[in-house]
This record gives sequence, structure tokens and C-alpha cells, in this order.
Amino acid sequence: MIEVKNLTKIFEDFEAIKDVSLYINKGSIYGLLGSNGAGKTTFLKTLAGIYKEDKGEVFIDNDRVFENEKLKQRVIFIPDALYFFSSYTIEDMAKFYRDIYITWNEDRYQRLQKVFKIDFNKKIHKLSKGMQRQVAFWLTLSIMPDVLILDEPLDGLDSVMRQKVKNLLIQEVAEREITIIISSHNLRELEDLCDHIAILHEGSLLMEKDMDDLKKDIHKVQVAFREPPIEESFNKINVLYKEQRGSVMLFIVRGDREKVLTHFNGYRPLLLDALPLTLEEIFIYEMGDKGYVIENVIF
Ligand SMILES: Nc1ncnc2c1ncn2[C@@H]1O[C@H](COP(=O)(O)OP(=O)(O)OP(=O)(O)O)[C@@H](O)[C@H]1O
Repeated sequence: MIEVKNLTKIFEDFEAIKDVSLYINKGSIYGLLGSNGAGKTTFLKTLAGIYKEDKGEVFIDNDRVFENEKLKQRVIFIPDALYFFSSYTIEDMAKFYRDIYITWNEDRYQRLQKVFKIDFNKKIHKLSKGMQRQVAFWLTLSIMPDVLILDEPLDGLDSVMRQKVKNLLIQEVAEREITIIISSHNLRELEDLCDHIAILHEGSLLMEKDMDDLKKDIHKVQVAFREPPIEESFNKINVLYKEQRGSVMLFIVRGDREKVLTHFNGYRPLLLDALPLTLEEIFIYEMGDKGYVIENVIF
């Protein structure tokens, strides 16, 4: 269980994280979204104990993370820009981790070679970007961490390998109840993996929700009216976005699905359809609500 209490992180006079509080349950796969520069990497590095909190506190299983060597045995961070010692082979790196991590699992390391299929004796810096990322997962999963913090984790992996890695992560959660925190711009991927989602915007927590609740709360409504109602009628519902597409109107509406449908049914429409939004659509509309808008959104 991870608890972040009123976390603020400051670089010189710039507040990269502003008073963020949240709670991540054990066994959760928690997705972190946000525009470029929103503070995701800073947040993850503070969670991993690489950065010290300037205000507030980060706890993992009720222990402070920063400078906590014991806890760092159980918490692994895979950064977006990977780092390996130059001239090290995979086996050299494994030896290094074997010496550091008491939880290192040799059997798993050997078995995962069948998944990643890269020669142990290859020099890591001579491998492709995607292969280096495979090595990062291979070594990390051999450490058997309890908490895995991943910054843009699947970047550079091909589609087959992405699926394999996602399966390995889901298996870890199912079998060992590890906790995974993932930041990514690939919302399709987060949608498949995560049970919880948070959106950071300019260092602040914009929204934090269970994935199912998030989807229950926002709808894409397509409606064709016999006679369009007056504009003010829509003030009774929480419309985030509205667009005319020929004879059909598209609404993005927040609120209870049944209440939204009852409202539109009141006009006896010729056509009425309410569809769930994808995570990508939810992100765009939530951000649009905060002034981070893209024009002419076409789905
Ligand atoms: N070491 C640092 N020194 C000064 N400013 C920093 C440092 N690291 C990050 N920042 C600033 O903090 C803000 C948040 O950066 P961060 O890398 O956390 O964003 P991000 O959400 O991960 O962005 P992206 O999606 O583009 O990777 C940015 O304005 C960035 O310039």
C-alpha cells in the first residue's frame, strides 16, 4: 500500500508537484496520465525515493521511502531513459543485481531467458533500444519486487513483446499481488492494464478514479432530434462537449447514464445512443475542461 500525503516537489523556484495526495492499494495497477511536463516523472522518482519530498511525505507500507535501503530492496523503478553500465553484458548486470538484491530469483532469471531470447553474454549497450528495454524487464522481474514503478515502460517494444510484457506484469499482480504504477502517453495500453487512473496537470492532481467508475461517469451521446430543443435545455445536464454532425448531434456528458438518457428521451428523439468513452477520449475531454484543448477532435 502506497500513501502520498500533500506531496510538493520544487526545482529551484519551480513547483513541479503541487500538494498531491493519493492512495494506491496493494495489488493495484495504477496508471498515471498527464500532458508533457505535467510532473509524472518527477512524481514517480519521488515515489521511488530518488527525489526527496520538499513538502509532504511518501509512504510505502507505512515506511518513508527516501533513503530507506530496506524498502528500496522491494521497490524497483524502470526509468524512461534506461541506464546500464557501459561494456556490461546481461550476465554481468545480473551478477551485479544478484549481489545487491537479496530477493534475486535465479530460477526466474533462467526461465525468463526463454521469453526474451537474448544471449546472456551480449553487451547491453550494443543491443537495440527495444532489446535493452526487454533486458530491463528481464532483470527487474528476476529481482521479484513488491512495487514496480514504470515510466513509459513499453516504449520501443514491438507489438508481440508489448503483449508478452503486459502478460508478465498482469501475472505478477495476480500471483504475487505486487503493486505497479505506470506512467504512459499510450492510453490504449493503460486502458488494458490499469484498474485505477490519475491525471496530473501542471503538477496538480486533476482527477483520480477507479477505471470502472471513470467510465461509468462520462458518456458519448449521439442523438437526432425531431425538433432541436432550445439551447438552455442542455443546462440541466453536465455537457462537456457538443458538436453537430449533419442531422445527428454528439454530446459528451458527465453524470449517471440513466439520468442522462432520461433527459434526452424527454425530447422524444428519432435516434438516441449512449456509448462509453475510451480512456483517450476521457483524457482529452477532462483536459479540455481545464483549458488544455485540441481543436476539431475527430474520433
Ligand atoms: N531536474 C530538474 N530540474 C529542474 N526542472 C525539472 C527537473 N526535472 C523536471 N523538471 C521540470 O518539472 C516539470 C515536470 O517534468 P516531468 O519530467 O516530471 O514531466 P512529465 O510529466 O514526466 O513530462 P513528459 O510527459 O514530457 O515526460 C517540467 O516543467 C520540467 O521542466
